[in-house]
Amino acid sequence: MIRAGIVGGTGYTGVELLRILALHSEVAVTTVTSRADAGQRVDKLYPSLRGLCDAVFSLPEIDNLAACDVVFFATPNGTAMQMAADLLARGVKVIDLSADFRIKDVAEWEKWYGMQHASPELIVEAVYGLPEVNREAIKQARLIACPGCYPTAVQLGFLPLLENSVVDAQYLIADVKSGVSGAGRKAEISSLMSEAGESFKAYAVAGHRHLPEIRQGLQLATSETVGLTFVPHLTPMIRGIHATLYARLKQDVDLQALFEQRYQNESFADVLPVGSHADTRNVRGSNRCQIAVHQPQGSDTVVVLSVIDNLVKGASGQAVQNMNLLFGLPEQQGLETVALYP
Ligand SMILES: NC(=O)C1=CN([C@@H]2O[C@H](COP(=O)(O)OP(=O)(O)OC[C@H]3O[C@@H](n4cnc5c(N)ncnc54)[C@H](OP(=O)(O)O)[C@@H]3O)[C@@H](O)[C@H]2O)C=CC1
Ligand SMILES: CC(=O)N[C@@H](CCC(=O)OP(=O)(O)O)C(=O)O
Repeated sequence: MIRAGIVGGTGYTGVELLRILALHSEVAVTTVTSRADAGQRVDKLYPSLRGLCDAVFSLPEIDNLAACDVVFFATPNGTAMQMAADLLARGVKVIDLSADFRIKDVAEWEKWYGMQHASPELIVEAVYGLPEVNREAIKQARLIACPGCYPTAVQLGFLPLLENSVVDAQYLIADVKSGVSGAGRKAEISSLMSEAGESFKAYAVAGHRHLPEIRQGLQLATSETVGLTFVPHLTPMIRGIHATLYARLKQDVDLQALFEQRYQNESFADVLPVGSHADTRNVRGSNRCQIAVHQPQGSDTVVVLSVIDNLVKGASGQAVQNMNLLFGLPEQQGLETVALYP
């Protein structure tokens, strides 16, 4: 059995990890941390886990985690970078759901995240955990940087176009909507029901911290310089990300065949039939990214619709997909759920 620890077990991605790992036959969750709830039984805070998890929250200290084979960080940005080096030195693999190790350019990371990086030497080694791109490197890694939720939906939607050089890479537009759980469980006025409910708004139009991450991933897929406009929006739903992506085609191409071919061997990237409209409720609770590709009225604009559950393929499901690869397990293990509908 793989002994897994979760730092930040009370947050949304932490409890989603607990939900997925509770039914994973090769994993025992041995340590779950919370500073606020240390000493409490996990299933007291989350009764959905009764009979499935007998852990008690402990403090996020290295000694409490050192006996694990793998530790997931489901913590705010700036936490994993303080603890990862000590865990790696003790032979523990680290899967970070935060942004601490995603961006290779340290100065760029520090600019967008507004803090000094505590372990820049580990950034070089960290593998960006998007299995549809980095599968082989993930298998050999000690430290995995799981992609952000927006970056997962946007990259999976744009990659087939850029890898095949069929669009002008300089003019990419990502118009993306997220459910409120994307902001985490912490108390925030903007996440209150009376603020986020019955309302719909764009935010961070001037620049969102996922922009450099998405740009970095897309740039690796093309020799052209990538130009990207990314506008996130908050929608009054709990889970889900819907990315509407626009690009200018450079040539005639069978877009449907291009996408189907790119993802034909992928369990978690599902290209929908011609004319489909991707819908977040068809991926709610599942690790799938569903993608639909359109060329409205035969114009030279390609429109890609890409949907994920931000807490599953956008975070904890993808983290478990990475863990499976890291430990030589079937990639789908523990992730073969069907979306909740409606
Ligand atoms: N929500 C989403 O859809 C996605 C989130 N992410 C990223 O995953 C990470 C977790 O997000 P989310 O679950 O939403 O966050 P939450 O705010 O819901 O939870 C954060 C968790 O971290 C713990 N924590 C906070 N500060 C520290 C600290 N300094 N040291 C140790 N533990 C700490 C908290 O517990 P306590 O304070 O009791 O210790 C809590 O359990 C973030 O980096 C987020 O950006 C990535 C993709 C999608
Ligand atoms: C709706 C909402 O507020 N979303 C969050 C995205 C959170 C997230 O996933 O952040 P990281 O991927 O960087 O860890 C935001 O825009 O800040």
